[in-house]
Amino acid sequence: MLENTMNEEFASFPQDFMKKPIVIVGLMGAGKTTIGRKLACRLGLPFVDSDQAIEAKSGLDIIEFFEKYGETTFRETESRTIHEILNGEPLVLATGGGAFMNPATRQKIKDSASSIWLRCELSTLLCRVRRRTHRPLLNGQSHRKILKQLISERYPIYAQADITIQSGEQSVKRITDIILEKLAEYSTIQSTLSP
Ligand SMILES: Nc1ncnc2c1ncn2[C@@H]1O[C@H](COP(=O)(O)OP(=O)(O)O)[C@@H](O)[C@H]1O
Ligand SMILES: O=C(O)C1=C[C@@H](OP(=O)(O)O)[C@@H](O)[C@H](O)C1
Ligand SMILES: [Mg+2]
Repeated sequence: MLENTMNEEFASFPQDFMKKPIVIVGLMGAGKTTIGRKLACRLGLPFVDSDQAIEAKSGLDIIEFFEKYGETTFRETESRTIHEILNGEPLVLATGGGAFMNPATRQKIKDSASSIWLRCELSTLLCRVRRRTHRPLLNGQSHRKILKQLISERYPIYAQADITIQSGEQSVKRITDIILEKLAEYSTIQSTLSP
């Protein structure tokens, strides 16, 4: 389940925020999987994507999983999988877009990890979800309509993450740099609050 990672500059001077998991939340197409993998690589930490973990465990891709078991079972499996992944070991976890909406999953993330919301405008999301991959919620309907609805339902909840990063047209490297700066800032504030 854990992907191999490569140590780059951060491994040589570990920071406080590397002592616990870093979890990325946000809507489909925000870049959670792409940025999460890059962030893990920069930090020399393992990377896990909850959708890929579910696929590996079930032997089904996400579309097949939804077709065979339905969304309710997917959500239960997603929550269980994330609880297993967040076992205290430092790593970077990219969640599926619906994971943080589950109250038990959200609580687990809040209690055991630093959470990052990759916030994206609708226009950017629309460009990024064009390819049919693992997103059955987008099947056969207007992507704009569905994403607009999900934005209104989910953004107030994603806002409960510890850190919000506005992710627009910047490169993956630039967004990763911004996350690293914000994480360092956040962990300094946390250590000042609870010495
Ligand atoms: N900063 C970025 N700039 C350009 N394309 C991006 C960026 N971040 C992600 N992408 C692309 O957007 C698509 C969706 O990214 P992905 O990481 O799968 O999002 P998520 O996991 O949030 O659904 C992918 O094709 C990815 O290559
Ligand atoms: O938003 C959602 O409910 C979902 C997002 C998908 O992951 P990404 O956010 O990585 O696209 C995947 O978990 C599944 O299709 C459901
Ligand atoms: Mg993803």
